[in-house]
Amino acid sequence: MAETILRLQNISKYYYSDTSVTQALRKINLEFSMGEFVAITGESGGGKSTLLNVISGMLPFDEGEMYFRGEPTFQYDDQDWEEYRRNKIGFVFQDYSLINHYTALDNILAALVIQGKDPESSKEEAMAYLEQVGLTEQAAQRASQLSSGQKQRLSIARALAKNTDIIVADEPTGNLDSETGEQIVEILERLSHEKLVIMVTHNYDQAEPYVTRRIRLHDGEVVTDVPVNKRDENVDQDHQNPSEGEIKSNSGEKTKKKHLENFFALKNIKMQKARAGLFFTFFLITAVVSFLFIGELLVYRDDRITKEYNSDAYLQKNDTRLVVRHPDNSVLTEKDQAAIAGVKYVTMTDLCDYANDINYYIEEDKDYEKTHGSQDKQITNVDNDGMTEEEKNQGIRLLDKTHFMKSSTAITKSDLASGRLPKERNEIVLYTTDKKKLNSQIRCYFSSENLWKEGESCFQDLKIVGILKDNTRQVYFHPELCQMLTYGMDKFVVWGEFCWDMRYEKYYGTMKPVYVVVADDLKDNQVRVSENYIIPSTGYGLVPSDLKMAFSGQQGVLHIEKEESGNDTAGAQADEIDQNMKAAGLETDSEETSQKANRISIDIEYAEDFSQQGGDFIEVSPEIYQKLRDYYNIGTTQASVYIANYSKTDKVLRELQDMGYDAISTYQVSATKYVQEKVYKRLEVIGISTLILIALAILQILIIRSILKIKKKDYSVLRFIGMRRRQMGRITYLEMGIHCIAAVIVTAIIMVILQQTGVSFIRNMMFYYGIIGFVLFIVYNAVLLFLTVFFFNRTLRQE
Ligand SMILES: Nc1ncnc2c1ncn2[C@@H]1O[C@H](COP(=O)(O)OP(=O)(O)OP(=O)(O)O)[C@@H](O)[C@H]1O
Repeated sequence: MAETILRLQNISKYYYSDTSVTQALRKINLEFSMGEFVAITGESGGGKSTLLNVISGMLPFDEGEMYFRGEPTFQYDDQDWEEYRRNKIGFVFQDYSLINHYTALDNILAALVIQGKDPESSKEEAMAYLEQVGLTEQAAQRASQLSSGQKQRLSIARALAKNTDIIVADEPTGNLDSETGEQIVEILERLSHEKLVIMVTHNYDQAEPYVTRRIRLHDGEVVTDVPVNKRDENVDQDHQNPSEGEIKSNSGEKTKKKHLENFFALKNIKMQKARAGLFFTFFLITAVVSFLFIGELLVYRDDRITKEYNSDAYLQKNDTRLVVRHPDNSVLTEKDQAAIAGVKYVTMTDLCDYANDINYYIEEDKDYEKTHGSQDKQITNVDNDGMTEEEKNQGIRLLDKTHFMKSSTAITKSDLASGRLPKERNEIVLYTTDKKKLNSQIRCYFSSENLWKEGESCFQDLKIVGILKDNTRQVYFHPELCQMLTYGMDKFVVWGEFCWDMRYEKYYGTMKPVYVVVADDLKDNQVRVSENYIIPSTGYGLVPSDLKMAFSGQQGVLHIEKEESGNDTAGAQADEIDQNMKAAGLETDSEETSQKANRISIDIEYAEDFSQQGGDFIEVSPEIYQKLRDYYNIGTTQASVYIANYSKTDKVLRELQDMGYDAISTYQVSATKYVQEKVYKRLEVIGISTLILIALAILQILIIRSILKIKKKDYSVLRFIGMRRRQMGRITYLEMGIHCIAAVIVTAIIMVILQQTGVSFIRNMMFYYGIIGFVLFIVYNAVLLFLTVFFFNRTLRQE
């Protein structure tokens, strides 16, 4: 006598609805043994499916007890029932419940992997099950491409693969023609020799020749329970319950779990490319949009955007320019330049700092326009002898104010396409496609609102000695020229006592800096002043209206004052500049420590003609200029250092300070005042970016969760063949995780490529990213992934 494997004792099952209670099973008493092939029949609504579901652990019963191998099941919790369904029951359904996008072989492998087997080494076993149902040739075919009969055979092979003692089949022939249906019943019959097979059928006639027992239900009660075809039973006892020990020993092994998750996650991606593409696309959209808006937040985290730039101290509004010098203001050497250039993010070092606030205008009609007769202050009562009408009335109108001087210390020979770097004060290099321009002369105009009087300009005739490789409008000047134009700032203040005060019968200085420029045509002690030099009121009055005329041809004394002289002798403009310098943190001299003027005097002689330079400039002979240079032993003490991006300012400043330099950001010291409108704009951008990131999160959770719902059917199939909910959850995490990681990596690569290929706003944003930015980006996407899958898994659990 075969062992009783299942015993149902007084089992009742009720279905409750809001309005009624249906008793689907009424005190069922049944026993099942190995080696039986049981047909459950009865009219529709009799309770057949309910009974099958109770037996297979899919439905809880309300009364009575079910014994499995003599053990009562009343103490089973959810996990035990899950275990029971997974390890004890093989299912065959009318609708086959296959994973349609898997191949026949993969459907079987799925069942084996769920049992904890390694997919690679189980292929042979899977093929053996397919062989048992005659599907060897269809192994590589997708389940969706099989015929109905083949599908049902596959579903039986899968039930077999579960290696359970009991196989339940709910109308397995319901969708098949009679011939195919009979083949299926035949297969089940074959299997029942070593298992218990319970089959619900509406077509008892078809099953009759094969089954060993018939149970008929009516209105939830067993009305017939009769043996049909007597069998010489010799159940393979060795085979009994092989799965239990095997599966128990398998459970909990981490490597097997990994097999399982990898198998299903990768299979899903591989077998459903369109769906995988859809998931990836959504994750990619989220990754890209989140990258950009996290970047926007990072850029706007810096509140400099809300500040107004004050160009008093530094005219050039360049947020990447730092000013660097030694704390003792000693001369910067080439060694210093190399050390500074070696700091990370430093892109350019120009040893002539002040010149970087001087605009240069080099091309007529592009940068400046020569105007004639349009000067505001026409000086009529001057001696015009020797001057053409044009010279008298010539003026310069500046068109473009975006170019600032840089010295040739900022480049090397490798930056040149042809020619050489400037060696003399009056030599320059620039970019041009016109090769003929090499060695030609050009006139270059200079102006600087923060150094000289507004609207003031001077010019120099320069020789092009080199042509740059890069197509840029930047011109590089010899450092000597840069220094010459900024000596008033950097080293000395000059004023000529050429303002005659009749009361004291004495020449007075202008009480403001006068800038020296060299005029190569002047000789010995000659100087030349502008005819439109504006004489400031000395406070003594009685300035003769034709005073300017008085300079011509007269002897004078040029007073030179060393920088340390303090503020008391400098004019209003110099005072202002001093204050700006102080604000910039660069001024070491304070009023308390200021020393007495330290002057030299050089006898001068006024040249016959008038200078075309602006009024703040005095042209001197090369000899006078040399005397000044010798006296002041001029060298560069302050460098302009350019960095790759403003976001790296603090980093570079710290590094330079660690190296022993004084360093400030010209932008930080100039942009100090908050502008309300800009503050609002910043808040707006931060608010909008944050809202977009939140909306994106909600959208992604909703969209991906609803696409994931397509998977529900697959998941219910997997559940029938024994997969745990937790495993399904982990598979979803893994599958979506792969998409998410791929999307994050692809986005990062795209952004790096865009940065390299020069999309400027991406390049700018990438500087703000750094490690923190990328961590934020990854965390945002990871949290979204987690939430999406978490909510999806929760809906699965609730069903
Ligand atoms: N989920 C449910 N909620 C409420 N009542 C149900 C539910 N499922 C089944 N019933 C009721 O329980 C009784 C038994 O149903 P069951 O599906 O087990 O019958 P069946 O014999 O399998 O019928 P069929 O041959 O038509 O599939 C029927 O009266 C049915 O209406």
